[in-house]
Amino acid sequence: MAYRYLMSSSNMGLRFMSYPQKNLLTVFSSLSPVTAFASIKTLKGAFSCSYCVRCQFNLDDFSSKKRHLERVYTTNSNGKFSNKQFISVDPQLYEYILSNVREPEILGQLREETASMRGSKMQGYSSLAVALVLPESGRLVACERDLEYLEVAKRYYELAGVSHKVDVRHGLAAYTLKSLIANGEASSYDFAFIDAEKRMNEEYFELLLQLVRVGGLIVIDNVLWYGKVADPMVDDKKTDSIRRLNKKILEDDRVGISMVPIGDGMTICQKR
Ligand SMILES: C[S@@+](CC[C@H](N)C(=O)[O-])C[C@H]1O[C@@H](n2cnc3c(N)ncnc32)[C@H](O)[C@@H]1O
Repeated sequence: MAYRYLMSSSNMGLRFMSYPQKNLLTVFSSLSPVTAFASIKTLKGAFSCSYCVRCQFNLDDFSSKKRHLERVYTTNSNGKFSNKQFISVDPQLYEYILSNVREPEILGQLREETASMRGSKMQGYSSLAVALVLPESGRLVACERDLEYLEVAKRYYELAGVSHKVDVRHGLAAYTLKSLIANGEASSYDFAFIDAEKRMNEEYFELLLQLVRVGGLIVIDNVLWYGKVADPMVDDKKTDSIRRLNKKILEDDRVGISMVPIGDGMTICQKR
């Protein structure tokens, strides 16, 4: 059985192909826990945590700190909320995680090299993780618009000996996905991962629904968007577009869904 992956953004996107050939379409990555914690280096102050940086609270301000701590360490003031807690990943916990996961050496190398790069939380990590576990007959389509990131990703595909499995597409992911459809590849992918321009997610989702076979998966990253989706004070365009897509998918009978509250939130959709 052959697997074919398609990735948008060298980072991580999977392209699926139908039987007997299977593809993964990667439309941007970040599946790995390591990616989710990659910005820790940039944290500041006693109340530092990835949550603070992401929700952009002013940590010098007392009420912001209080609000931050309430979010990070949770509360059970609300009966419905019970005793659920968020885990704040500090450097100590991050090191612990690293020493307790089976991270292939090449992925660790990539993570360390890219930690200091511009936008280091976008490491090209997930596409490599997928390519590494793809069978020889599998194919991954990786979509990426940024040449600098793409060059790093390509170098690592070579180093890892997986470049023959990866079909790299430089350009806007929506354009690539449309060209795949035009090329007669609808319903031929097994898995797709979306982690690129958030405001385009709805369009990616619709295009990927065409490309993925029945039973195939579409995974969407950042569906909780640092918690902003639930904050009525936040009404920027990105957050609104993520809220809209979450709602649309909730009501969409074409897919079975599971919203998984790990990292920044991920929704797994299975095409019916
Ligand atoms: C959040 S990062 C992905 C990180 C990746 N999952 C990883 O594990 O390293 C988003 C990536 O999508 C790329 N991107 C953003 N908008 C895009 C678009 N419209 N088309 C293609 N790639 C895009 C960015 O250049 C960036 O490399």
